[in-house]
Amino acid sequence: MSLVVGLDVGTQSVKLVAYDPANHQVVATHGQSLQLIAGNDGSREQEAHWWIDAIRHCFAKLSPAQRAQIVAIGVSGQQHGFVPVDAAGTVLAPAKLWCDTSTQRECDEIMTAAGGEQRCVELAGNPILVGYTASKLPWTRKHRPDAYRQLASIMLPHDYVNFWLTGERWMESGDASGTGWLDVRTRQWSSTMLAATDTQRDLAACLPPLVAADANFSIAPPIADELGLPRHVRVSAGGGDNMMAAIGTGNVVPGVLSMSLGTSGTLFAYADHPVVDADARWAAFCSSTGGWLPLICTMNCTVATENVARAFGFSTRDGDAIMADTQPGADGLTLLPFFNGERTPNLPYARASLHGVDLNNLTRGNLYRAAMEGATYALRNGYDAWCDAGLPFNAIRLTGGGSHSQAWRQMVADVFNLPVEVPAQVEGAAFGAALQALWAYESAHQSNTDFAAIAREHVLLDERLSAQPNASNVAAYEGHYQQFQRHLQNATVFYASHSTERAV
Ligand SMILES: Nc1ncnc2c1ncn2[C@@H]1O[C@H](COP(=O)(O)OP(=O)(O)O)[C@@H](O)[C@H]1O
Ligand SMILES: O=C(CO)[C@@H](O)[C@H](O)COP(=O)(O)O
Repeated sequence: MSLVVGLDVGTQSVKLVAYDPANHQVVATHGQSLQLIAGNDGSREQEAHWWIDAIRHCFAKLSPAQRAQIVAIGVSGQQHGFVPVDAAGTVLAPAKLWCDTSTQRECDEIMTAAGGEQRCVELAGNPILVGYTASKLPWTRKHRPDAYRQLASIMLPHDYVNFWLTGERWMESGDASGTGWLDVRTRQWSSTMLAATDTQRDLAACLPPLVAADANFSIAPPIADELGLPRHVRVSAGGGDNMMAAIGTGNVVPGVLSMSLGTSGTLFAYADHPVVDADARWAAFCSSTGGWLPLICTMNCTVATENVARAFGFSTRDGDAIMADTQPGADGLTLLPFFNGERTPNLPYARASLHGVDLNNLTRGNLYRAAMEGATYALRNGYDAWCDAGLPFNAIRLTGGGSHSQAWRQMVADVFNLPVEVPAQVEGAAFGAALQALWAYESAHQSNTDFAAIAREHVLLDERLSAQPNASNVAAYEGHYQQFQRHLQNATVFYASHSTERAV
């Protein structure tokens, strides 16, 4: 038996999935939680070595016999993180993450230097939004001058893990498109965007070479020995966690819509051509399978449910029971869940706000429901832009931690008025990474390996977890969603007048 392994370096944990493709069986899943360094300025950082330590722990939980059967590894990672590395391969500072909102000033500076937001979209397909990698570079120049001076390579989280595994530096287009520097139409760096980010040095020299999606590399012998793996293990190109979750949910052909309910909330759909919006209402990313992956990302998804659960001292795993007696609309409560600013809608300086409190509705069940509804409405708000642009879908494939909740699965079906399907492998990003590893491994051993065929064969749905829209809930949510939209419009006006400093 041969095993392929998918690793997902998420925001809250590292997950490992060991998959036996011949028998269509996941033989092991292990996880190790991660800490977060959070600052009042909106900064969100992690130490890169925490990811490596967590990966070591995950491999150690596999039996020696399982480790001996591994033939390929694929790495998925939270997107956009900035890992500054020196010429010797040493990490120079904590990684600023996708959810770090402390760099809006630097986003504005880059866009001004490039000729404005519209010009950025023309050059690269995307504006420079807070959270994307680009603004973290000038922030580092200002706030961590020593790290900036010694900087030799810019890596994304999954690139750094690949570098540790193989000793080689590379990037692939899926995650690279989340830097803000890649022209997603041509899959080449935009020299204008790079120059607008830094006039003092040639950033292109700091970016590892771009490789094709089916590239694969040898594991470094000392790392294979340390982890107890065969020295012939191959490491695939890897990708951003949403790109990998696209694979893990079978989203490798046009027409499928996936949603991930993790720390972030995301919606994405494979396309065989670049899907750029002139008004930048969505992220125009590449996929990690050679195509494109238009994506909507909210920064506050399980951030919202976690925050409320923590305040009331329960676990989100018990959330369904706690909200069991509540109704769609949370008895009039509406939560705008922008706890640390937001990217979609673009409100980097926002904070969360609660509306509609009366003398009776302020219960933990209603508040938890309002958090889940607010997180879901924020995604629906992004989805509406796709519908306006004529990109309709007829089902949603759900993944990420929130998909464990039956209440949330039903809420998604009702708020979007679409059937919800859940893949049997709920760790969509880690499983997708394992399938990419399988693809790369098979490509190296036989010709004409068809990725769509791999997804068709290995991505199975768990019918027991499906949810169908319920007509009366759909109507109730529609009215409440319109209420959410009105509060959102007011928040947009409010934060537009507080655009240069954090509103309190
Ligand atoms: N049964 C559940 N109900 C609601 N939320 C859940 C449940 N199980 C897990 N979660 C949420 O899933 C989140 C983790 O999701 P995950 O996709 O692993 O995140 P990330 O990839 O961002 O680290 C946690 O915030 C947790 O609250
Ligand atoms: O910024 C984005 C996508 O553009 C996020 O989706 C990150 O990729 C983090 O993902 P999770 O840790 O929530 O899975």
